[in-house]
Amino acid sequence: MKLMEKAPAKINLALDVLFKRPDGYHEVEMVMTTVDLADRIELKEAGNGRIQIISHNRFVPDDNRNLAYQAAALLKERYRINKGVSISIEKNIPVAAGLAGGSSDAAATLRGLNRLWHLGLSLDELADIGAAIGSDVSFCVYGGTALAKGRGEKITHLPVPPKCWVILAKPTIGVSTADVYKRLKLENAGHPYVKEMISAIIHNDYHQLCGNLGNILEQVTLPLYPEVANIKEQMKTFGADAVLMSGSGPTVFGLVEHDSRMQRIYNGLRGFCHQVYAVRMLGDRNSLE
Ligand SMILES: C[C@@](CO)(OP(=O)(O)O)[C@H](O)COP(=O)(O)OP(=O)(O)OC[C@H]1O[C@@H](n2ccc(N)nc2=O)[C@H](O)[C@@H]1O
Ligand SMILES: Nc1ncnc2c1ncn2[C@@H]1O[C@H](COP(=O)(O)OP(=O)(O)O)[C@@H](O)[C@H]1O
Repeated sequence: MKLMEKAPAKINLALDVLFKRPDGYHEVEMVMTTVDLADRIELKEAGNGRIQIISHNRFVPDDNRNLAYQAAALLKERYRINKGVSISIEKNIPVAAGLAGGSSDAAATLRGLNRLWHLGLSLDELADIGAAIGSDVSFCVYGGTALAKGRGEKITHLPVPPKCWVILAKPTIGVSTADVYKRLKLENAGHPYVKEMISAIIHNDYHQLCGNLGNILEQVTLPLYPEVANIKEQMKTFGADAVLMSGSGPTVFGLVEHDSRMQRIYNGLRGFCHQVYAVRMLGDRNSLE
């Protein structure tokens, strides 16, 4: 028996950090949404009781460092499953990019194994389990659009954002999330307008959404990696309505409404940047099927 799960990337439309917590994590307020750039996870029953990861991407670990492996191990242990599983990851999301590729693979593995092993768990239960793997995994279990609080695991669902194109451009560097949080200085930091972003989504107001894109982690990553600021500038020059770095970076995304402008920005950026994608926000939670 085998089955497939889609594991879409996320972008952060707004990302604020409120304070550093005693446990070392940061208390955040983020508006996140899934986009239609996705890994494909194939789960196949294996008789030997082991978890095997198959990935043909040299940046993706094929042992217990893989977040999909950790998801399977957690379910096996918690629900005393002695069956094995082979997890094939078709990697389409750039790695260490601020797009939550690994977290989404883990979330897809949780959803898929829930079906394969007939565990009967709800998405809320899977999201709870996912929080033990990583801060972004709970959001990725649901997909769609949400406000994420706590260290990222407290999810409030939001409506579908206004329809537009999202152009993603990833410079050839990889960024460590832990390093970016460690370097963040909250004194004198400019904070994004998370409430206004939520209001823009609720009122389906594209211009309000563009006016309120904001990510406090840009204050760390942009000075460290000038190529990120450079791509932001290029996107603006080519005509994006609004531009932001996703998560801890280095991927930059630009928003536009019209196909012709999307095409112009996409073609323009391809000259500077190897990994460029024009995608749609998936927006609603049922788009994972
Ligand atoms: C910045 C964000 C924005 O969505 O995404 P990415 O850039 O990784 O995609 C997330 O907050 C990243 O979530 P995730 O990548 O799951 O983080 P985790 O594995 O839980 O943590 C990695 C490290 O980041 C730091 N960390 C993470 C989340 C948080 N709220 N506070 C933190 O300080 C901790 O040092 C932790 O050891
Ligand atoms: N399934 C996976 N896909 C990608 N990276 C993974 C995976 N599992 C573990 N990793 C590790 O997690 C790190 C961060 O990867 P990723 O989730 O792609 O980025 P980000 O946290 O920036 O969104 C990678 O450098 C890689 O070593």
